[in-house]
Amino acid sequence: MDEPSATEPERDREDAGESVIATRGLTKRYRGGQLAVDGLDLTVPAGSVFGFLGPNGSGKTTTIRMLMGLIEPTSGAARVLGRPMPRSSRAVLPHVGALIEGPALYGFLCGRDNLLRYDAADPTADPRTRRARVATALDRVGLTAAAGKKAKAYSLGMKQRLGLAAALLQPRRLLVLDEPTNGLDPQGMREIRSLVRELASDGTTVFLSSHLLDEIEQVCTHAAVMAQGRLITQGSVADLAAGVRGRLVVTTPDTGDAARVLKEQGAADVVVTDDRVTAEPPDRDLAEVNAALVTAGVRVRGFGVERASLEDAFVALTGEGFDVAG
Ligand SMILES: Nc1ncnc2c1ncn2[C@@H]1O[C@H](COP(=O)(O)OP(=O)(O)OP(=O)(O)O)[C@@H](O)[C@H]1O
Repeated sequence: MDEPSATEPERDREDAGESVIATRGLTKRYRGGQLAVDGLDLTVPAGSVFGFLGPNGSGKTTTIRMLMGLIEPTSGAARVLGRPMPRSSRAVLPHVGALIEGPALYGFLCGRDNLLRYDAADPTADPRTRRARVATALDRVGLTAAAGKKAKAYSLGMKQRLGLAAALLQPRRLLVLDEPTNGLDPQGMREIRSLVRELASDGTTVFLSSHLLDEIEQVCTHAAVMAQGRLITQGSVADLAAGVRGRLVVTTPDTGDAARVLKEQGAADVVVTDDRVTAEPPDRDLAEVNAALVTAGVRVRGFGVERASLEDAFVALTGEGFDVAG
């Protein structure tokens, strides 16, 4: 039976800039007893590029599978595009493009034929406009020139782009990408990231998981950080990093003296690398710290506080390094 269409109030709530994804107490315990996701309250604003960050095994894929209605939560609730999942899967999923655990492709077919097949499997897709739709999607991901090549001859990056093209055959309000750059070389990563930015600039909300902090900083407007199935923090990337003090950085040829003076001035965690001395800034006027360096004869070439990174925020929140080992 068909799902009833979205009621107007629900649509209005989402269109008025409320969340595209919202979960409350979302929890998944697998049959073996593993608590993979534990009481997750996630809010993804409309129009954001939302990074879902966490080390391997922190529960990202399990969350995405619940959001897409692929598995049932043990408890709690998830709403996608303002509607409950998995109950409203049939109404919601046509508006969502997803790339989860690598695209399913036929290696013996060329890129174009893979997309034609994919489009033909969509009962809502008009067969008369199929070729044009496929050509547009190939163009969008930069695969027009390689469209006639067998998919098994594609690089991993090209396969990911073909998967994205499949997700883009229809206009989407939300794109969900699970580790879209996993296994790619730096060039492939750059291509996928710039594609994500481009898609987001059209107003599509993008939800992407990653275990790479710098990737999230480069492409995302918002982020949530997971560890061991629990949400540690979420918010705009700028706010997450702003909540943490940056490091004091002194550039000088006299690193030994500079390190000593900084310690005397109350700076903690003093680290020397090449011609840079970095430290946690002391609780005093930094002009005094600079003056003390100069008085001690340290030739200061640069002095300032570097903006905190998401990694600093993660370490400050968890007291641990961001361990990406699986
Ligand atoms: N089908 C399953 N049955 C039992 N346990 C599972 C199942 N799938 C995942 N898990 C466990 O749940 C936890 C979270 O896994 P999940 O795959 O969601 O994490 P992840 O953050 O996506 O990590 P990765 O990036 O490695 O996929 C892990 O401890 C994992 O071993």
